[in-house]
Amino acid sequence: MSHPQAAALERGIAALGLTLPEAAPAQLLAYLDLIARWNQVYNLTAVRDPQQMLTQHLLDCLAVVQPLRQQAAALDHADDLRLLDVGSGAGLPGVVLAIANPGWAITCVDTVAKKATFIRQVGAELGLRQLQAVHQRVEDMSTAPFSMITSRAFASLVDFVHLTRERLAPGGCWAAMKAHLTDEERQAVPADVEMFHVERLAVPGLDAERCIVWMRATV
Ligand SMILES: C[S@@+](CC[C@H](N)C(=O)[O-])C[C@H]1O[C@@H](n2cnc3c(N)ncnc32)[C@H](O)[C@@H]1O
Repeated sequence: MSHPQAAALERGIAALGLTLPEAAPAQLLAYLDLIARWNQVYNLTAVRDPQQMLTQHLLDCLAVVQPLRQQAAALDHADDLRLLDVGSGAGLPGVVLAIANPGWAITCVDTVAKKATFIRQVGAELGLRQLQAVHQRVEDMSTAPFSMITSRAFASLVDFVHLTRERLAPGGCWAAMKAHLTDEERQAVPADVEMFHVERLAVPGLDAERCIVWMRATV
């Protein structure tokens, strides 16, 4: 029997014009099921309705896949990007990016142990070999730097940049997933950080503003 969200996922992927690996739709649906199952015990996300979870989480994260691929190509890392997803929670967008781009080495970091444990479990069950989950404060990490650092619903832009600056490789960039950007938030970004693009996104089935705020260090 097919998964109850399979058709809606397929429509969403088509609406985004996304090309995904053959295994991706089944992996995304299995991920959805794992979130729902673990949510009963661990409270990973406040969104509980499966249809809402599909739109507000999976499609919302799938909407950034193509823009991130384009930027990875511009960084000359189309197929081998090292990406850090900060404050991943249940793995959003890190797990979705790992499913969409199996060649990318993706590290998800979160201060909450059960969230890192959940992401490790997802990686093991879905065979996502390039996905890692770290239970730590991002500012305490001491790993090799990353070419791209993402976040979704994590912090203000100024805090995002401040807390992760040491982890960004020279020439790399930040991608903050946001609903919208306020003037106050824009103005608080440090002078040595260039906000080089605010990319508007349309999420299938979601009547809400979404964007990626792209930034890079100028020194
Ligand atoms: C609002 S949740 C967003 C989760 C996920 N990105 C999403 O979009 O559903 C923010 C997450 O950031 C984590 N967090 C907060 N401060 C952090 C820090 N300094 N380093 C790493 N993770 C942090 C929290 O534990 C929480 O899971």
